[in-house]
Amino acid sequence: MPHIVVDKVKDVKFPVKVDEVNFLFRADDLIGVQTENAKFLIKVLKKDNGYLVKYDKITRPLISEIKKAYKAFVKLNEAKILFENIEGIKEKIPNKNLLDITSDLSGIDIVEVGFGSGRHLIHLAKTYPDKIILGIEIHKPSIEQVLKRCIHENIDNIRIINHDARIILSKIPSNRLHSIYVHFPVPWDKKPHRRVINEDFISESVRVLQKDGFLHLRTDSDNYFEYSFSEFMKFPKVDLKVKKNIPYEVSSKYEDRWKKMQKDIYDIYMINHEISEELNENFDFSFECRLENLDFEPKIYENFVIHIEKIFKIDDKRELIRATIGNFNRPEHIYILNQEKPEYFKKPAPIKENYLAHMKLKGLFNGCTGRG
Ligand SMILES: C[S@@+](CC[C@H](N)C(=O)[O-])C[C@H]1O[C@@H](n2cnc3c(N)ncnc32)[C@H](O)[C@@H]1O
Repeated sequence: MPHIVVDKVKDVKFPVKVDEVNFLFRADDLIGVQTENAKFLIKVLKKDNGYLVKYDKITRPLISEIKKAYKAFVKLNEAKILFENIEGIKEKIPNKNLLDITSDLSGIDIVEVGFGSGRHLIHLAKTYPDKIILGIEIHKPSIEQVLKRCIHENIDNIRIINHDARIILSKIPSNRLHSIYVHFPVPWDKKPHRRVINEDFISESVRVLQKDGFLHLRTDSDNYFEYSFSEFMKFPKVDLKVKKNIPYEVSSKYEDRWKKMQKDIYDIYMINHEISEELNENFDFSFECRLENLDFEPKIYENFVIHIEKIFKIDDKRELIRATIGNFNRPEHIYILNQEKPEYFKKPAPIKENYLAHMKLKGLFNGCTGRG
């Protein structure tokens, strides 16, 4: 984990701005940071030999933003770096192609889920220069590598989101996509609930694909092939094509590895013939009143969960709440800045289960009740 150790931390008054970095507040050992491209938390921990400064995993932005924050933190505290395990704090990674969960996804034509080294994503961008390709990936180093390639190779029709693909699809308008690619997904044989392909994902894929658009799954796992095939078969009106050991236009790093091991490779094409209803969901994630009487008991409802995990004090009027909310199988970690009019420091994705959890949260801990 990239971190630094500094010799001293001064008693500063927040908020304070250093270069392009805003330090918003301090909540116990967490500091709220805002840069031009990201809002996140860093942690400052007292150690024998100084202060360890590291990033918070839940709100972690790209390494370039963390580096900016570390650099500004050092300057703010007029500190000396005793140790660092990141090279050149000055390095800048261009990220104009990087979107986030709140971005408008109505212009996307093609989606690739879990692009890894990005060979196929870049192949798509070059094959379809007039289409906008969205790569969705949870592994940050892969993202940084592909963003760099986009710059070096002058590719401007790739967009990237660092998030769980199962959540992002539900943000894409209906009947929009030409195709969706899921190549060599992690089989998760011991944790099947983590698989990308599942009933919800297929249902969302059918909704976002144009009529005659397709989803292409390519896998080396017999298990994953059989499991996915049976999931696709649950849908009454999809057209499925299956192929085995047919060479593909481009071979990914994983595919090269499996071919050397002489593994079988399976393709499933799911072709959509339906026209789906348009999405009509305008979720409002605002709060009207401070949240009061919070408790740490996990609450499980039919479609979602709410678990307040920890509360960090900022000052007499404000606190930072860390919680997990949303879909039972893929809940999201969020932070809420609890104050007179609370706001999310890390917003949940705008999907139904998160919205239901948000509304329930407001109802359960409504600080306005009883104020007349
Ligand atoms: C086995 S690798 C395959 C990478 C690439 N498609 C290839 O063929 O070389 C699976 C990739 O999917 C990503 N991944 C796993 N679960 C994901 C999810 N829920 N959403 C987005 N990406 C995911 C992983 O980080 C990893 O890069």
